[in-house]
Amino acid sequence: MTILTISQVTKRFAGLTALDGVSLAIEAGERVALLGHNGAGKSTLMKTILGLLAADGGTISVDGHVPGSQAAKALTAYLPENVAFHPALTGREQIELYLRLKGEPVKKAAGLLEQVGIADAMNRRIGTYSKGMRQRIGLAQALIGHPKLMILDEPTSGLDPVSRQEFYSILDLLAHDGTAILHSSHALTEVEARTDRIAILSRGVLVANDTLSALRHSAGLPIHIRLVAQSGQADEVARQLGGTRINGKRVDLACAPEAKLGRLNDITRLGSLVEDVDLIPPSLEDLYTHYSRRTVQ
Ligand SMILES: Nc1ncnc2c1ncn2[C@@H]1O[C@H](COP(=O)(O)OP(=O)(O)OP(=O)(O)O)[C@@H](O)[C@H]1O
Repeated sequence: MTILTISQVTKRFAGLTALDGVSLAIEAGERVALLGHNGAGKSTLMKTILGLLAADGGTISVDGHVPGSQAAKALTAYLPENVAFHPALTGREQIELYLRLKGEPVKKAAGLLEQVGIADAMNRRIGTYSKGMRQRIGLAQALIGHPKLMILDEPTSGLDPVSRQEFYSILDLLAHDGTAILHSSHALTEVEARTDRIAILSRGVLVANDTLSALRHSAGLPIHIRLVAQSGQADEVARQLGGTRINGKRVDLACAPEAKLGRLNDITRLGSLVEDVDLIPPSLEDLYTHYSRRTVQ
């Protein structure tokens, strides 16, 4: 079931086209990462989905509702990049406040704080929290009312690696329960493993929107092959395969995706001259660079 449908959305700011005919749909339970350089239009797209900005063209539907409508707001949760809370309130008081605002029972606060791993500190003032702890309060706030759509603007920036993993685990559970998730990020490596689909904005244009493997396939970027040669044989291996000797043992090759099996065959024919082989597909960073360059502007 499609939760979010964005069709041909355009947004202009005084002569600057921040979004240029962007179309994107997200299904229930799908985790989509929104990538793009600074100023690519990620926050603008998110604010338009939330109804905080009005689009100049195109349409957006949040489970059949117009962005900013009461119905759309009730279905949508948002975690902005910089969450500001009242420093004098405890974590528990802050979440109780949000629960009251959303018309939910305040007794849910402890469970939510437990869910985001901050139960131990819930009776401490937010002013004493670290950035990661504040971010968890932000996530607890976003979890109120089982949203069908969750929008997160760079949710893991400033979090340590363990907190990031925990953060993504909570998102995984949400997605498992059917929430559609759109989150922006500059942290390509972590996004690679924790999302179902990658959308790349470049100067307001959506230049890619697919699974990582489909993006790899259509980009056709070279695969790197890293060989470990038998002692003293690196030059011979490099000569026979036309690769580059990196040091006394290592030889590197690159090949087009469709030539991969043929190259593996060539390597196997060298028998014991080769001790080990690793295939390295293009990383999300390589793909990001490739697709970001394909801007039409
Ligand atoms: N209220 C505004 N008035 C004028 N220009 C704006 C406004 N909001 C955003 N812009 C411009 O629109 C473009 C897109 O900005 P946006 O904040 O959406 O980028 P972003 O992809 O979220 O960037 P970042 O990664 O730095 O957060 C930028 O050129 C920005 O300067």
